[in-house]
Amino acid sequence: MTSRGRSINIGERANFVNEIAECERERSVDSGTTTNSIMRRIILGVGGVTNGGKTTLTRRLLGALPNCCVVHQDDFFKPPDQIEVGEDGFKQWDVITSIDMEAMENTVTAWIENPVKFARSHGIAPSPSEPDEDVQILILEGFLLFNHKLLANMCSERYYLTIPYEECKRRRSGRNYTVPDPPGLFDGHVWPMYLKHRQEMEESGVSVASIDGLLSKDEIFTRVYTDIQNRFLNVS
Ligand SMILES: Nc1ncnc2c1ncn2[C@@H]1O[C@H](COP(=O)(O)OP(=O)(O)O)[C@@H](O)[C@H]1O
Ligand SMILES: NC(=O)c1ccc[n+]([C@@H]2O[C@H](COP(=O)(O)O)[C@@H](O)[C@H]2O)c1
Repeated sequence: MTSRGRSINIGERANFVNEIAECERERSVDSGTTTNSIMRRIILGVGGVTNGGKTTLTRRLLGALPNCCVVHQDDFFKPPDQIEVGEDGFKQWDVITSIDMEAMENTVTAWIENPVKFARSHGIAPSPSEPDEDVQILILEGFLLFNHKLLANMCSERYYLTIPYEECKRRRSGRNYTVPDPPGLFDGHVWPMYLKHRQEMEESGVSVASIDGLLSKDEIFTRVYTDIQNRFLNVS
């Protein structure tokens, strides 16, 4: 999954999408082509609490949006022997240092530089020709997405799923991760870290579109899909 792109200045990446879009717009104006020939790149973030429904929503969007790829933050967890053990005795999975964020950034950079090649190398066929054929969409999905300034800034919209403690604990107890949760992990580590990161995100000033994860899967999908359609796809 991880691919290391040609190196570009990390501090410039957040503006990179807009700059490319701008260059392509200018180029198409120069050559007198219509806006339909512009390849627009749109990055959308799906973040929020563990078991809030991020993967479920992302899968639905992936099947519905044109030319859509996804990068899952979970795919970049470091191996268990590199995860720090806290004073509480738990492996500290729910902190951003447990994830290889550099590798994730490089994967996103590879998509930005060439979405079509990225899609092809991940086995995704281009959508059939439609008015939106030159739109390329990347969904970033993860529980600590909006605590990472660079990735958060890259997103044109940040959807943030939340569910209350009881529902989260219930859903989590039925989940099988590659490393099973030891007894007490949810109350001792997972939930306190969620609250901490959520507070940090709010204090950082990053704006998110909050979504009630207790709504039905269909309702959540319809709301987000309609928002994306209206704001990013139905534009001339
Ligand atoms: N809107 C929803 N209502 C009820 N259950 C849901 C909803 N969305 C997801 N789930 C369930 O919650 C669990 C975790 O969902 P998932 O999408 O994997 O969450 P995340 O990726 O945020 O950890 C799964 O069993 C899934 O079927
Ligand atoms: N995918 C893995 O390798 C792995 C290992 C241990 C814990 N986890 C858990 O994954 C959670 C984040 O993923 P979700 O948002 O999909 O639940 C974290 O709360 C973390 O405790 C994942």
